[in-house]
Amino acid sequence: MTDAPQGLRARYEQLREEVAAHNRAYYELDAPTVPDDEYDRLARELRDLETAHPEWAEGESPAQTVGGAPSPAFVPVTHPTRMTSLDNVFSDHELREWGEKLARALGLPAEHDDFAFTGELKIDGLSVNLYYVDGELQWAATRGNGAVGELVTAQVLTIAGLPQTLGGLTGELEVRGEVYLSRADFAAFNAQAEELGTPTLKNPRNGAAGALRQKDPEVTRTRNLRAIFYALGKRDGVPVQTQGEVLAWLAAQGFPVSRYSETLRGLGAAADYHARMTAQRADFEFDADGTVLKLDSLRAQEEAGFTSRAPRWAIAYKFPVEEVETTLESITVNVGRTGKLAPLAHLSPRLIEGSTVSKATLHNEDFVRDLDLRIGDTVVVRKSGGVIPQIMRVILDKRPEGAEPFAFPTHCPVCGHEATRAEGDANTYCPNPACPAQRFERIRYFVSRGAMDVRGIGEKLVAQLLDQGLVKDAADLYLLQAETLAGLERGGEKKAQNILAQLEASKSKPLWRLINALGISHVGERGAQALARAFGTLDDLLAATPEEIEAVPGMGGVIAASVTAALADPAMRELLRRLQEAGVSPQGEAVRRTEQLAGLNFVLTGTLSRPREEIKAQLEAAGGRVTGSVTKKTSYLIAGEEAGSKLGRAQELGVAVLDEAGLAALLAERGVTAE
Ligand SMILES: NC(=O)c1ccc[n+]([C@@H]2O[C@H](COP(=O)([O-])OP(=O)(O)OC[C@H]3O[C@@H](n4cnc5c(N)ncnc54)[C@H](O)[C@@H]3O)[C@@H](O)[C@H]2O)c1
Ligand SMILES: [Zn+2]
Repeated sequence: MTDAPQGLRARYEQLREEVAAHNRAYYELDAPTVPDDEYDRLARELRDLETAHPEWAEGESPAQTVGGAPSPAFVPVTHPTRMTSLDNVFSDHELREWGEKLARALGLPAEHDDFAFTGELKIDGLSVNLYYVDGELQWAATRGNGAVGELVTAQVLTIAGLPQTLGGLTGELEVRGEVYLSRADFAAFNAQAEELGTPTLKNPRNGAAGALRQKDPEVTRTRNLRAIFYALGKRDGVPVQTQGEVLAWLAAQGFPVSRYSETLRGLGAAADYHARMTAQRADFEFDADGTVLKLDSLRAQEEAGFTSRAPRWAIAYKFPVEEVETTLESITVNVGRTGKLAPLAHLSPRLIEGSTVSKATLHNEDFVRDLDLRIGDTVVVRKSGGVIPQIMRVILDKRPEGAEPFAFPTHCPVCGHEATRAEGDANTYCPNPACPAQRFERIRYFVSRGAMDVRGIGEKLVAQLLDQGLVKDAADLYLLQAETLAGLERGGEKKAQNILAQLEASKSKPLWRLINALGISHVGERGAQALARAFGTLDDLLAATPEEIEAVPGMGGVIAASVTAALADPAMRELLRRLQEAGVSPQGEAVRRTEQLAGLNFVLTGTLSRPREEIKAQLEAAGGRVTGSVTKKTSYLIAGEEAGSKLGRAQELGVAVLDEAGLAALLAERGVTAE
């Protein structure tokens, strides 16, 4: 059966929206809502429709982009050559089809199968670009959206053993690789986090991204990041003709490279390599989500070229998603920050993709009912990158006799208050604002790293304080006395003083931290930062109209509505009043104005639309430095019409060049407003 063209068009529009939403959730919010393989299927369907109907694709399609928007929290850097993504295949059959396309792209008969490939592992981390001029490292940046990445030089330099100087090289060089967290370091981090009651990492890739994108490189250092390098961008004067030689050259320069790479002849050998790696995948020291097969000859690579998002000469062959059978031992129901009743499955532990799985979220009442889960059931569980393990189905043949359907609680399992479920809402809530479980989660979130970041107040202490009636919300924390804290079990004078000092320091943290700490649904670090930048002070945020909130970049309908509702809630207002009374007085963005461009060196050249002095004054008022000549230290050359020698010099040194629109975008991103 084929769809009527009309239906196909509707499907296309729907896919576009879905894929865009998944991209945002994955790249910008770090909170994917579907497993990767499902995302890959949707993205592929969208791309296929676009190939068949190029006339439908208006503007930038989410199927054609690379990654997400670079975070405004970092200095943007333009990559001298674009960083791309990879297209995927999932079977030997698809690999063959890709090989045929490749042959055609090179003007060869489709059945040509005499290519040499390199087989590599597709390490599940995040890619970085290291930029060298005359053999000296200039900067390191994340991929970002492929064109512009985030400057993370200091963070990358915490990776042990990266060469900063390469002898005997002149000109430009870009070295590319994957930054990752080893499985062992990932497990160690989570074990410690559980102990301290601090947030755990979802998977190693998430952990690597979080560590590399720490503002404070000393925090990055504690995470023990590693890297494996596999590509060059610009490569002035590097004597290489094949990908195999690239890898050998990188190794000779002292860059860590993978020990799993091989040179392969023909697609059969490539498929065999993939099969061998699949069998070994549990033994790798890092997570890998597939193999990457690359045409070996660099000349042939150039000839094959790129699509808008990926090379035609390389393909990622994904490992199959692992599914295992295990037993459902019990179901518990937890109560979250918002009062949501969250059912959790406890499973007989099984190893999936290198980590032990013993729990799976069950989302809500309907999810449990639709699966018809019963204690003792044998269930199929899968885990795929970035998503918490999921129960896919029950094996009914193996159901123990007399197993009863799970009765979803009608009352809050913690406070006993009657639970509510609104019409059309899949979730059940405990509506009792005094519910100890909610209080616990709210306070824990308030002091957590991405919020007010009060070290020393872990899960155990929060539980103790609540149990003993010493606090009931975050504002009460600020009223705690040293004697009270010292008198607690595992207390002590020194610990108490340390906690009080941390609390004191948190009073004047940046506004976005307080906004995030309030735990408003859908508002994470980034949303909080956007709100802080837009309104400057807490009072201005509280006075904002729903329209003003919706107009903040990145807010959108659902998030804005959630912010408006949360801030209008009398209990929230009361909490904020008490926080202010306790001396919490966040640093507004306006106060931080002079830091917005701190550390950035600008040079102005050419004919600009405003007097140079005026632009200079604006940059300096926001903490930037403006100098007269372009050096390696220059962050940006702002080039107007008829820019001359400075532009040439900047290009020579690989200094980022912005036109006036680029400058305006940078200033907007950093919240620098015109006087
Ligand atoms: N679940 C979701 O909602 C969701 C949403 C968006 C993206 N995703 C997932 O994110 C991924 C897409 O992201 P992507 O654009 O980073 O593509 P990708 O991860 O599939 O492939 C490109 C990346 O692979 C990496 N890589 C690792 N080893 C490599 C090697 N040896 N050679 C070359 N590159 C290597 C590089 O970082 C490169 O940027 C997919 O796995 C997709 O499923 C999931
Ligand atoms: Zn309750």
